[in-house]
Amino acid sequence: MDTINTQPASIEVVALTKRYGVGKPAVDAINLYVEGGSYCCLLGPSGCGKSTTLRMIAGHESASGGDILLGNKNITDLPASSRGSAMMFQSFALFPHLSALDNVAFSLKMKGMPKPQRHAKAQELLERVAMGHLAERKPAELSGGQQQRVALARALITQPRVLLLDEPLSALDPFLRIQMRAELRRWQKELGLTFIHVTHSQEEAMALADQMVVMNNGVIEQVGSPHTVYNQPASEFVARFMGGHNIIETAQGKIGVRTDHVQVSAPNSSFNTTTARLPVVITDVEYQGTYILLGMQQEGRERALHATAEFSAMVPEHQFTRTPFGVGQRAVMHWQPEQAHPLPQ
Ligand SMILES: Nc1ncnc2c1ncn2[C@@H]1O[C@H](COP(=O)(O)OP(=O)(O)OP(=O)(O)O)[C@@H](O)[C@H]1O
Repeated sequence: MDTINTQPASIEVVALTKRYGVGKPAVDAINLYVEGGSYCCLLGPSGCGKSTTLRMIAGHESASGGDILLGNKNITDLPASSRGSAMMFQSFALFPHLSALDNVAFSLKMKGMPKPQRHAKAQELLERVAMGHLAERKPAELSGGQQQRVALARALITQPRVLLLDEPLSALDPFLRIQMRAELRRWQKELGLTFIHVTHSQEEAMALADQMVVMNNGVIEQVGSPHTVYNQPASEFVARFMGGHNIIETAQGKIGVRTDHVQVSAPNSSFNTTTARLPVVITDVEYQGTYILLGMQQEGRERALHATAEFSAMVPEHQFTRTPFGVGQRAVMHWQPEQAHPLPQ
C-alpha cells in the first residue's frame, strides 16, 4: 500500500539548544542520534527539557541554536508541515464532534484536498489500522484502544517518516495504559517507522524503547538500551531516577547495587572475605507478593521521622519465610563486588 510511506528516517540533533530567557537553557546543546526505524524514548523528570526537545524536532518550537537532521536533510528551519514528521498528542486529542473518518482526513481538508479524495485516503488508512468498519463513529463511541488507532491513522495521513509522541498514554488509567503501550510497540514494528516518544515513566520507557535517552536539567545524562541504562546507570541521578538501586557510599566513592542483588543476613553470619557488607537496621518490611521489600538504614545513623528507607532489598518470599526480619532488628546487607558499579556524580 502506498498511503503509508514506510521509509523510516533517522533523526540527528547536533548541539540543539533552547533558551526561553536568561539563565540556563531549557535544552542545553544536546547531541543525539536516533536510528531510522527504531523506537526511542525521551525520559526524565518534569522540567528536564524532554517536551521542548520533541517540540523543536516537530517544528512547534524554534531552536535557539544547533541543528536537526531528518535523514541527511537539515530541517531546523523548516515549517512543521514540511519536515516529514508528525505528532501524536496526549490522550490522542481527537475532535469530539467529527467522525473517525473526518478526524483522519482533517489535515488533508486543511490542505484543500477535495472531499472524495481525502475520504478515500482516510478510509484506506483506517482499514490499515483495522478501524475501517468504525469510520463513521465519533470518538466518544470508541474504546481507548480504538481512539488510539484513529489518532495513529490521523498522524500517518501526512506520510511522516518519523512519528513524535508527546506523553501519548499519560491520560489513560493504568490498566489501559499497559494495553495501549503494547499496541504502540506493535504498530511501530509493523509500520517500521521511527518513533520518538516522550514520557516521565521509567517503566513505560523500558517497556517500549530500543533506545532510552535520560534527560536532566536540559542535558542528556545517558543514552542506551533499557538493559544498559538499568544495569549500568551512568550517574547517581540515573540510578536514582530509574529506581531499583541502592546508592552506597564507599571509600572509593559512590556505587550502585540493584535492590534484587543485595542480600540480608543476621549479624553473626559468616561471610566470604570478598563479600562487601554493611551493618544495617531494618526500618520497613513490606509484603509484595512474590518478594518482601526490606527497608534498611545504616547502623548508627539517625533516621528522620517519615523519611524513606536509605537502602532496600528484595527478598524472595520463600527465603524471607526461612529467615524473617522485623522492624528494628540489626542485620548485615551484603553483595558481591561484581554486582556493584561506580556512580560518577
Ligand atoms: N514556553 C515556555 N516559556 C518559558 N519557559 C518554558 C516554556 N516551555 C518550557 N519552559 C521551561 O523549560 C524547561 C523545560 O520544559 P519542558 O516542558 O521541556 O520539560 P519537560 O521535561 O517536558 O517537563 P514536563 O514533563 O513537566 O512536561 C522548564 O523549566 C520549563 O519551565
